[in-house]
Amino acid sequence: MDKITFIGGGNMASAIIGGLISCGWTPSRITVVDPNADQRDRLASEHGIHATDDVASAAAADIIVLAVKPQVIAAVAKQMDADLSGKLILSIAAGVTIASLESFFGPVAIARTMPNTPALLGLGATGLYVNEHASEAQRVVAKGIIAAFGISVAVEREDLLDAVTAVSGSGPAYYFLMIEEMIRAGTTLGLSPEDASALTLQTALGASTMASKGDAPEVLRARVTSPNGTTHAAVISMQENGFGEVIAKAMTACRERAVELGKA
Ligand SMILES: NC(=O)C1=CN([C@@H]2O[C@H](COP(=O)(O)OP(=O)(O)OC[C@H]3O[C@@H](n4cnc5c(N)ncnc54)[C@H](O)[C@@H]3O)[C@@H](O)[C@H]2O)C=CC1
Ligand SMILES: O=C(O)[C@@H]1CCC=N1
Repeated sequence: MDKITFIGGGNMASAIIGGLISCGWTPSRITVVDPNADQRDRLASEHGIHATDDVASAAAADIIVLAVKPQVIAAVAKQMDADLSGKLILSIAAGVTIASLESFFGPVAIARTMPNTPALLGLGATGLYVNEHASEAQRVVAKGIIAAFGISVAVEREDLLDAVTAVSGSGPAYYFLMIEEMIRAGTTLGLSPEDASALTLQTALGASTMASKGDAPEVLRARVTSPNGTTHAAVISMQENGFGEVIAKAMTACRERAVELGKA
C-alpha cells in the first residue's frame, strides 16, 4: 500500500488529508511534515496521522504532496536532497512549473495541480497536468487523490493550468464578491443586513445547485426571466453596464498574474 507524505500541513493539506481518510486511506499511511508545532499537533489529533518536522524523512514515502507556499519549495527540495526516482510528486503550489519542479527534484514523476478552497468541504474543482515521467498507474493515483476532495479536469497542456487558475483556482473569490455586493445592495434597498445575507446566501446555493443538475445556465436564466419583467430589467442593466466584459477582463488579469508568478 502506498504511503503518502504531505510537506506543509496548512489549510489545503488538512482538506486533502480529511478527504483521503474519508475515502478509506488509513491514517497510518499518511505523514505530514511541518515546522510549526501547532499545525502538527492539530493534524495529528484531528486525523490520527504521523506528524514530524523532519523534511528529509518525506523521501521515504511513495507519494510526496507539496502543500507549502510556492516560495518554500526550493528550500524543501534542498533539505530533502534525495533520489526520488519511482516516487510521485503531487504539487498544489500555484504557479510553480513542472520545469522548476524538475530542476529542484530531478526527472521524476510529477503531477502539477491547481485546486481551490471548496476542497475544504470535499467540493474542490482541480486542474491536473502530469509530466512525461509519470506512469499510467501514477496518473491514476494522482486522479484518485484529487477525487478525495472533489472533481478533477486533466488539461492537455501545462499552460492551461493558468486558465484553470482563472476559472476555478481563484473562482470562489468571484462568487464571494458577488455575494458581498448583493448583500450590500439589498441593504441599500432597505433590508436588514441579516435578511439580505440570508436571502443572498440561499439564492446562491439554490442557483448553483440548479445549475449543477444539467440544464444550461442560459435556459435556467430564461425560466426566471418573465418578458419585460423584473429579472429582464436587472439583466439588461447588467449587460448594458458590461457585466460580461468585467468578468472576461478579470479572468484575463488572473491568468496573466498566474503566468507571471510561474516565471518568478
Ligand atoms: N488557498 C488557496 O486558495 C489555494 C492554495 N493553493 C496552494 O496551496 C499551497 C498551500 O496553501 P495553504 O494550505 O493555503 O497554505 P498554509 O499557509 O495554510 O499552509 C502552508 C503550511 O506550510 C508550512 N511550512 C512552511 N515552511 C515549511 C517547510 N519548510 N516545510 C514544511 N512545511 C512548511 C507552514 O507551517 C504551513 O502550515 C500553496 O502553494 C498555494 O499556492 C492552491 C490553490 C488554491
Ligand atoms: O490567489 C492566489 O494566488 C491563489 C492561487 C489560486 C487561489 N489562490
